[in-house]
Amino acid sequence: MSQRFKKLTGLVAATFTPLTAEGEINLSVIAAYVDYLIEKQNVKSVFVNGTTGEGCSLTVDERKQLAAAWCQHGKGKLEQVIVHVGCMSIKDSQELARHAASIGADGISVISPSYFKPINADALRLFIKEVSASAPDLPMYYYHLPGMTGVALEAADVLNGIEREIPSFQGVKYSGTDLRDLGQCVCYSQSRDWSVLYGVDEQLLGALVLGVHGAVGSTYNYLGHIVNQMLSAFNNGNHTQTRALQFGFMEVITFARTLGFDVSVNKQVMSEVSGLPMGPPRLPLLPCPVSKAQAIAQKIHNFTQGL
Ligand SMILES: CC(=O)N[C@H](C=O)[C@@H](O)[C@H](O)[C@H](O)CO
Ligand SMILES: CC(=O)C(=O)O
Repeated sequence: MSQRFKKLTGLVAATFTPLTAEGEINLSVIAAYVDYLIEKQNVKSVFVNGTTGEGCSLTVDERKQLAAAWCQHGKGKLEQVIVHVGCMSIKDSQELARHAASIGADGISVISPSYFKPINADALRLFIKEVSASAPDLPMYYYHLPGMTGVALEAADVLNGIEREIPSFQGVKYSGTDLRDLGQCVCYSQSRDWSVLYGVDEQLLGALVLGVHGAVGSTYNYLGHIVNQMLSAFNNGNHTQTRALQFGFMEVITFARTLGFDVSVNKQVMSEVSGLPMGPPRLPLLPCPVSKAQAIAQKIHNFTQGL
């Protein structure tokens, strides 16, 4: 049992990256963003520079500046700042891992490289190990997102025996839909006291039943307060209320998907709902028409007001 690290639980917002109209990172928004998550969403941990944050479209230097801003403004307010350090080049990932340690981040996470893909779980474990070695005192979470990376390895295979190679390994952010593989990850993590965090927001309930310890997702930026209610209902054994909240949430996402819900649309929805200026996405993502985001924001409003 590892007591060395603070366990990562509850809702974790996968943050958007605010950009100016000219497409430069806009650090001036981060302080208000921290307060918004805490005060309006009751969300106390963040996952920075991941998919939602367009991490792979940012330069290493931009990623460092964003991670530092989140740590600086989150200090004494946020429970945990997890920095995603996944890159195509292991050297860049190692540099970001070292940087995360130097700024006082609470943990790091890596996604599998996806251009040259690891041929098996051993290769991916080796990659994660070499990144972890650059920040051995930070908890490392494997970020499993086969839908984006095209790396079809089972997460449970990646986890198997990883503690023998990576002493700082602490769990997985599971953003796939395979509940059997997810269940195997939860089962394996139990005796090791790791955290399994689920990353497909619209089906979180299925993962909760399997025993995940929390969730990382984009929608917790603006629907965290509702999903926190769902977690409470779940923990109180109120299945009827838990399902009603999950169904309502699913309806919002289903509607958003009919309009083409991607990171670009999602980012504009965040601007509409929170009032914080997230700005445009970065190419190759295209800006989302405001009317589309407003329609989704209206749907969210109807859902939350109807509760
Ligand atoms: C691929 C992707 O970005 N997944 C996000 C995090 O893992 C989720 O939070 C989704 O945005 C969310 O579940 C909506 O589909
Ligand atoms: C959603 C998520 O977890 C990410 O953006 O990385």
